[in-house]
Amino acid sequence: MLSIPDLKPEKHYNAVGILTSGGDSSGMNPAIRSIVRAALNSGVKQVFGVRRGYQGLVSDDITLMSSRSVTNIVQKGGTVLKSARCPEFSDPSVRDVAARNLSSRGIEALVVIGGDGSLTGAHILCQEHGIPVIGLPGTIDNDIPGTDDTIGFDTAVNTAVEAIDRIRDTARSHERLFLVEVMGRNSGFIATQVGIACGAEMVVVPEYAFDFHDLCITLAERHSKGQGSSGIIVVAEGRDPDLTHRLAAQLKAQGQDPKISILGHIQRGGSPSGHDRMLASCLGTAAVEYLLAGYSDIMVGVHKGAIVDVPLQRVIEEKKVLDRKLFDIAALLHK
Ligand SMILES: Nc1ncnc2c1ncn2[C@@H]1O[C@H](COP(=O)(O)OP(=O)(O)O)[C@@H](O)[C@H]1O
Ligand SMILES: O=P(O)(O)OC[C@H]1O[C@](O)(COP(=O)(O)O)[C@@H](O)[C@@H]1O
Ligand SMILES: [Mg+2]
Repeated sequence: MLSIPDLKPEKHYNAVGILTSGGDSSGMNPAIRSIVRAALNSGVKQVFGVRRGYQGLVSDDITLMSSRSVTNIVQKGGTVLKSARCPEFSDPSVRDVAARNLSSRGIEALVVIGGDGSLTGAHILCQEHGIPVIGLPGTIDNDIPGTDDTIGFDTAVNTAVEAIDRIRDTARSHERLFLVEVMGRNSGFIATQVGIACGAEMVVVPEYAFDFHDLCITLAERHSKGQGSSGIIVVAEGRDPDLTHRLAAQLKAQGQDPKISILGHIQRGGSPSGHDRMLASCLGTAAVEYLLAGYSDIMVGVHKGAIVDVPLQRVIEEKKVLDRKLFDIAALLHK
């Protein structure tokens, strides 16, 4: 269970906006629902939904929301507000347009649900235009500094685990080796957690070097001992789009016959897990409470079971480290 801080309302807002931005993640909908309802039940007169992230802020695609407009979404994947990547938002003149659109509707503060890029945009908007912002970590990657968990990570991990369990069945029947690619462009949090949960023979992540030669020897030894009835190597996609295929080619050159399975966007969809619904609902409620307590330019995250506030500046400057010990467990447990 999460512990929620006791915050006293110090400020009044007439109108608040919400947007979801960057790669979507399961749990964004329960986050939207909780922000809308917590705000309306705490005296905020109007809550506006901005469609397609910063794109909607710039094109003025903004609609009024109500308690009823978020009914029956707590269990739905994706985001009812839609999401997008809006590279133009890095341009100050484009952000001026966004700030004008907010002001023309009387929107006094913004809650942004998204990944590291989205939170960077929120921080810059706040600094440049003095608009109070609160960020929520919404990404399957769990790569956001200052929070142990992100909305959507648990669902993505569960989806990948279920898929790999199925792959393991056929891998065992045919005594095959599989390379399974999971998402994570810059980070191996999904790969590590999935690797441990599936008993993968190996996990490849962008953060730590791995010894390919060592892998080939291990596989050959296992095979000669009759232990190699199946093998799963979990590969985080990383920045190199060909990594998994190159690994397969190298394994082939060593006499292995690996199959490739790229899980891709199935990890981004689906009904949010109970864990993600709870996380999103608590973080969304806390975001409103922090806003009304006078906070701004922060992300609301989780640390050691407690809801915490983290300056967006810190979120942007730091890099979240994948615990080496956790990564090593994956290798330890299949020996
Ligand atoms: N340096 C930046 N300045 C302003 N806006 C940014 C910046 N970086 C990202 N954004 C905005 O956030 C959006 C989402 O960022 P991205 O990194 O693609 O996804 P995520 O937020 O999921 O990490 C970008 O398309 C852009 O609109
Ligand atoms: O769907 P897209 O735009 O191809 O993006 C794929 C990327 O988005 C993610 O699913 C989520 O990343 P972000 O939360 O940073 O957007 C990454 O794991 C993946 O590399
Ligand atoms: Mg990101």
